[in-house]
Amino acid sequence: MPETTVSARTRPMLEVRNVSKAFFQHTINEKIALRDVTLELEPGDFVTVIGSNGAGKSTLLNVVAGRYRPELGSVWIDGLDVTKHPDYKVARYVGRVFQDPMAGTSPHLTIEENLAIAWARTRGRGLHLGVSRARKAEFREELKSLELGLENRLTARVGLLSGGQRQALSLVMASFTKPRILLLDEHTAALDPQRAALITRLTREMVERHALTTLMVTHNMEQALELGNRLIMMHEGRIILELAGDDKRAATVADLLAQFDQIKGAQLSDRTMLG
Ligand SMILES: Nc1ncnc2c1ncn2[C@@H]1O[C@H](COP(=O)(O)OP(=O)(O)OP(=O)(O)O)[C@@H](O)[C@H]1O
Repeated sequence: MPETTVSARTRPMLEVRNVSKAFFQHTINEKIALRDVTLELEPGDFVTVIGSNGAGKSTLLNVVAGRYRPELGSVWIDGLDVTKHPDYKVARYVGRVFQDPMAGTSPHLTIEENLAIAWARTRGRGLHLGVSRARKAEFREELKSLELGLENRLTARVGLLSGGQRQALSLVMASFTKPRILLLDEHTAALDPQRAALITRLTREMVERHALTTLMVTHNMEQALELGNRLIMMHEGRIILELAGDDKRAATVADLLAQFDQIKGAQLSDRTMLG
């Protein structure tokens, strides 16, 4: 390939190339979770992922995070082939927020200790709970942006926070270190509507503030349309629809349901599960 062609193209931040992943392979219980999935995220892309139950959405995130190794295909983060890296190594490049607000934080440690762990993780450093004055100021600044008053509670144990506050802290922990990829795994699904709206707003602000490349799984189609610049729909291990730019901006939930029906000739039960 000529030199100019290579340099003219920006390097994707995330490349999932022809990935297939099965569970209980070659047994009677074999489940194919991903079938030849290819997806590229340019730096700053924010892709929302929707799909029916068992479509492969969480598996896709787990493959990117290095938790599952695909049988076929490869995963590249910022030009680095991480397909065979264990998850603790991939964690250096990836921030992740889970559905369970209790999953991303340590309840017995303080807010600043939790933030210190997140900071050390992305730098491949050992665990140091000691926090320098400069770092403390950085933590305070980050927490201030949440407008939840957590910046005044740096030495409070995280177990004392509400579910919404803990999820907001998880979001800060996953974002402020500016990971190459931010993975959001139904991170508002376990919250009541008011707290879910707060975390949705904070997600948008945090992603913009740190210019993060983001992949977000959600069951909430309105949220999938509201956030991000691209949307993909999965079904039975495949990406069956992709929307971007004006098409995504103009789309409604009814459009998504109609497209799902049209593409898959789906049964009513599938259609219900998509919501
Ligand atoms: N650890 C696992 N062991 C066995 N099968 C699994 C495992 N994880 C996922 N699967 C199977 O792989 C398929 C895809 O699952 P996945 O959790 O990725 O779907 P999903 O789109 O995230 O679904 P949901 O919306 O219900 O969370 C399903 O058939 C599921 O049962």
